[in-house]
Amino acid sequence: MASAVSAGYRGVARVADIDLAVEPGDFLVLLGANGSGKSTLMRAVSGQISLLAGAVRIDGIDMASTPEAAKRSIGYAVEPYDLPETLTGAQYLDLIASIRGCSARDWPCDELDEVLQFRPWLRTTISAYSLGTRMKLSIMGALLGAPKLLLLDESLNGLDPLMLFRVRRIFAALRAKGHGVILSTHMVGTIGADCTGIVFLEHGRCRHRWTRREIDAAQGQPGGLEAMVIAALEMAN
Ligand SMILES: Nc1ncnc2c1ncn2[C@@H]1O[C@H](COP(=O)(O)OP(=O)(O)OP(=O)(O)O)[C@@H](O)[C@H]1O
Repeated sequence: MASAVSAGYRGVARVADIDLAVEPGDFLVLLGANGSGKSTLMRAVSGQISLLAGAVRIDGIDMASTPEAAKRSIGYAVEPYDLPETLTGAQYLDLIASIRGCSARDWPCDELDEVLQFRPWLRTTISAYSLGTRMKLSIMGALLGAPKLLLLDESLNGLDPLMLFRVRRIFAALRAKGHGVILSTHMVGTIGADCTGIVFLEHGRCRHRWTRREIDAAQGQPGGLEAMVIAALEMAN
């Protein structure tokens, strides 16, 4: 879906020569330190910034030539502090729904605001939200209209264990129906044992990638997935 992508700001590349493949049902993780280019790559894949090189195709549709059509298949959970501070949660969901052309409650599971214990916050301005509350809203917005590809930019780091479990269960149900998920994170602990690939970014380049087979093999080893990733990070430093 992303081939040899380079992207950045004001003509300066901040990610370069990145390939990403997401098949139906995949859960791809972009792992990297702060400033490694995860958000920039997410913005490039979602068509928010233009590519300096390469191509992005979403569900077979080319982002550069037909961005409107390509974006219809994407649900983008923005970074929590990129949410519009002056809107309430309800207004934000209305805004996303109007862009998507769906209802503000058109989630892939019933009563998502109740499931995520978000209802008390619907009428409150986003500026007053905690990190976890912002993440819930960001995820709820991304899930509107059940898009084929979910892009989650650091969207799980601030959720408490129960909410994290519930969100992961929703993603698993979507993946079982053929939706794809890309999660960016700088926290190895949020990766999740059910991911199907990991791309490790360093200074805007792909430093290493792990396949589904390697991830599955690591689960049976002492320390599991986390030990495998940490060993690679140690080698990189
Ligand atoms: N809007 C912008 N204009 C110019 N440079 C930017 C902009 N956003 C990010 N950058 C630069 O691009 C590089 C990659 O930043 P990016 O936000 O993509 O990294 P990240 O891996 O998402 O970091 P973090 O984990 O801290 O969110 C950094 O050098 C950053 O300073």
